[in-house]
Amino acid sequence: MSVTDQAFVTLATNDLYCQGALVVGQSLRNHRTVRKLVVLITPQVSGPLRVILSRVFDEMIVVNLLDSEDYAHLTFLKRPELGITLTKLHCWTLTQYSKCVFLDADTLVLSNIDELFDRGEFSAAPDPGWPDCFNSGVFVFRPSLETHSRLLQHATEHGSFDGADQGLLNAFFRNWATADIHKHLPFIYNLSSSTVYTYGPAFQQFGASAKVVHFLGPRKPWNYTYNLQTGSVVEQGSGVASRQQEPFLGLWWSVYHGQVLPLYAHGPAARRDASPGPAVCLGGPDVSCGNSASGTRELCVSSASSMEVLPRATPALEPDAEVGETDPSSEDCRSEDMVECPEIEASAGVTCDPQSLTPPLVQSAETQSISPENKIEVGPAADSLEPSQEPLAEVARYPGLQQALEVHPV
Ligand SMILES: O=c1ccn([C@@H]2O[C@H](COP(=O)(O)OP(=O)(O)O[C@H]3O[C@H](CO)[C@@H](O)[C@H](O)[C@H]3O)[C@@H](O)[C@H]2O)c(=O)[nH]1
Ligand SMILES: [Mn+2]
Repeated sequence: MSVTDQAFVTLATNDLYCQGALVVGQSLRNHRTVRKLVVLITPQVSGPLRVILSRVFDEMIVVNLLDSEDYAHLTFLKRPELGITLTKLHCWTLTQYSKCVFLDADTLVLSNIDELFDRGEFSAAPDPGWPDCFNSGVFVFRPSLETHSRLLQHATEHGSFDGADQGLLNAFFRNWATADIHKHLPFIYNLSSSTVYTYGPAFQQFGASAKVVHFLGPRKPWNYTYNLQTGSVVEQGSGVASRQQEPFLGLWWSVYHGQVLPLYAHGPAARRDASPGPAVCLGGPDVSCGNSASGTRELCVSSASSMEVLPRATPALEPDAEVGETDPSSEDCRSEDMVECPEIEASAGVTCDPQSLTPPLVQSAETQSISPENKIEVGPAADSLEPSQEPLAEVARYPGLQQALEVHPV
């Protein structure tokens, strides 16, 4: 029984964060949410990624801070560093929903969390760095244009003590820490993957009940390389991922590899006649190629699965160059087994060359401002997916979690 007036919401301002958003959406579907899935994107997100997002999310809404008619833009023109912050605040404009749960694009849902909709605004979990502040990677809110404009006004008048949304939201909802314990979400709804280091015994005691893991901080799951054979995750440039983080990274990658990458292999984003875009390749030595030196984005996956083999516009890099560098620790890793995220420029506001990425089919998905009319309905994406199920047994069982629990803190 679906609940149509409540939604999970995430945000991606560029193609790289879209990889995370896709995993967030897919992980919610894996655990049979009955709420709608919404992704906020900015104009920098390329056409092909919009097509892929539309296969997971019910609604994709383009928010554009650069629209001259956007009052946020007019107010904040001189505060460019708050751009991404403001983008997150736009979730309050989703007034077609009575209640929403925001999830950062660097989170991974480990079980059904629809019970979060029983909470009121503003509910969030403590930040591991300063527990009297909440972390703004997971929060329950009630869309309201009035709240939205009050938030923007607060930002204009007071700025943000950390220069980003978390500082602003903590200042705005400043009685969160004391007013109502029901608005303190348990930490298991926003488990920082790095917390494993800082309080190992607590993780050992409670880690198995984690419901949402959050890869907060500068290193995101898509910065790692995944070994298909061993299921291990390798940090680019510096060997294996920490043992404590690895199970969660492995879960992220199992969703990404098993369910998100196949979405690239079907439909318009991967049409044979499309202009060069993300291509999913299969097997052979052309692995770990996603290097964008040529200007062409390619997503090359070596896998035993039956993905469509697509022609590539430019030759892939020789595999040994990258694999050798990124995996100094495991000599027995064969390059064919390594998978990386597509190489996409990560900087906010600067993403892929739309000319090379956007196939004609999706060029009509033009950028728009934030008013409700600008919503792009992309349904029935969800309905066209396979019926929700637990497709990855290992995700359901948390295979690595046990291993993590056996690891003692350093
Ligand atoms: O270039 C970017 C950067 C961020 N985001 C979105 O904004 C979120 C927050 O950024 P993130 O890199 O996840 O920040 P964290 O490492 O999680 O850092 C903390 O600090 C941020 C700034 O206050 C908060 O937004 C986070 O919730 C908080 O966990 C992401 O998940 C995305 O949804 C983008 O779409 N593009
Ligand atoms: Mn985050």
